[in-house]
Amino acid sequence: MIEIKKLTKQADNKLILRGIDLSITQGETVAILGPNGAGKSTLLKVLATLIKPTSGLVKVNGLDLKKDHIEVKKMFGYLPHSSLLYDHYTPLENLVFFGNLYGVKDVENRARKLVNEVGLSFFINEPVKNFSRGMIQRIAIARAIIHEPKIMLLDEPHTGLDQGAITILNNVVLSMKEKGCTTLMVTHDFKQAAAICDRIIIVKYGKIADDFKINSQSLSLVSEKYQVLVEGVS
Ligand SMILES: Nc1ncnc2c1ncn2[C@@H]1O[C@H](COP(=O)(O)OP(=O)(O)OP(=O)(O)O)[C@@H](O)[C@H]1O
Repeated sequence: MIEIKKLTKQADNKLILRGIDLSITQGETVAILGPNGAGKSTLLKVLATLIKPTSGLVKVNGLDLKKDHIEVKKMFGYLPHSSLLYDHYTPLENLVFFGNLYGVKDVENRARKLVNEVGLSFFINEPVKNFSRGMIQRIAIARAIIHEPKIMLLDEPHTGLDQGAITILNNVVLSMKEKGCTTLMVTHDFKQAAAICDRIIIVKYGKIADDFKINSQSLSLVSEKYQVLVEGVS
């Protein structure tokens, strides 16, 4: 599904990604862990076609990210740190707006369904500017999947969410997985990574330091590996 070979990214004379080799199969839910500044968000931004790689190859469903970036972009649903929502628009207006950009059919119904799925039906006609950080994050998640992407790129999606919203987000990821969606999720939240992901990648100094499969019982394994690799504890 996603093939990354010898990927590098340089900015301001700084080598942020130093040769990433990674292969991800369809339907995998992959957590990307690593210390601050390791290059995790940069990796997601390259995949989301927001920034260009310096060198290397990225193929998505057989398409070349460089040559076919318009087609590739449609396959991704990207949730960045900022919500990308329009403050003065309601959830419904925001989702309809973004859905139309992607040519989503029956967009209003799809938008209403998603607002319901993220538990904000009661606020569907309130401007987003009145929302709390967690409420905005819920709508931002709905925005990222309005066009039913094949791959979700989520940058610290659990940040600022209360327990109920975490459950909603995890259910969204798991139900997208059931439909065959692949997810790459940058996170500092080991607990949520262990709860919903089936593979962990640890990025350190712009390289992959570890890559292993997990299940829902693996929280202690994830913490141990991270401590040894990133914090030097053994
Ligand atoms: N456009 C840029 N120009 C120069 N340096 C950059 C640029 N973008 C990112 N960097 C630097 O590259 C490094 C990696 O940044 P990135 O945001 O990918 O890290 P991260 O692993 O996501 O960190 P965090 O966990 O803190 O979010 C950081 O040192 C950052 O300052």
